[in-house]
Amino acid sequence: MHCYNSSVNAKNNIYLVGMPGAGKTTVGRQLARRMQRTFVDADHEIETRTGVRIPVIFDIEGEQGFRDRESRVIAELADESNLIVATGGGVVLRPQNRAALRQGGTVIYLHVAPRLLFERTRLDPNRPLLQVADPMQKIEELFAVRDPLYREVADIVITSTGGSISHLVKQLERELARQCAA
Ligand SMILES: Nc1ncnc2c1ncn2[C@@H]1O[C@H](COP(=O)(O)OP(=O)(O)OP(=O)(O)O)[C@@H](O)[C@H]1O
Ligand SMILES: O=C(O)C1=C[C@@H](O)[C@@H](O)[C@H](O)C1
Ligand SMILES: [Mg+2]
Repeated sequence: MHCYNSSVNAKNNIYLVGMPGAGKTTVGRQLARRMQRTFVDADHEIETRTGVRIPVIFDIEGEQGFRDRESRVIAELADESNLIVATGGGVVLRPQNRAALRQGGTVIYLHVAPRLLFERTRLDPNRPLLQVADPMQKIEELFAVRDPLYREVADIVITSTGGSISHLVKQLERELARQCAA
């Protein structure tokens, strides 16, 4: 683990990982504002580079094509520093991505229970993996595979049970400060 504000170690990004709807984008953006860091949303970066929305990438190139694009972005961001990066929900599936996150800085897992994830994502059409007949079952399946991987890669695990976003952001700041004091 790298202390996120270490001046000795250049690789001091902060990564947010977690399931779709965990709050990575929302929390990451607020955290970056408070810490005066540059915020990067990996999904958004992929869309900007490709020029189309993620569901279109899935339609044309399949999940594999999307994952290749995602791995390239994650590898490049790991060479930068001082970023706060909201990752895509499936970033931990590839070992090479997990290694890039560990090497690039401090990883925070936003842990949210499947039922709450379902409530947050059910009206949003921009998550192609959840466009299925039974999205709740799909979320539970994805959670079962991914929760151990998020935990494997994380330096900090924060469980969000429905408190406010700003409360969560302050909790994260405290946890990050504790890591650096240790
Ligand atoms: N702590 C929270 N409390 C209430 N609502 C939240 C919280 N965190 C996120 N949300 C809401 O849940 C929705 C999903 O959040 P967000 O888009 O930040 O998730 P994400 O982890 O970036 O998902 P994805 O992996 O699909 O990009 C948004 O509408 C957001 O406002
Ligand atoms: O959970 C996932 O596998 C995904 C989540 C999104 O953030 C996007 O990265 C994409 O829709 C895939
Ligand atoms: Mg997001």
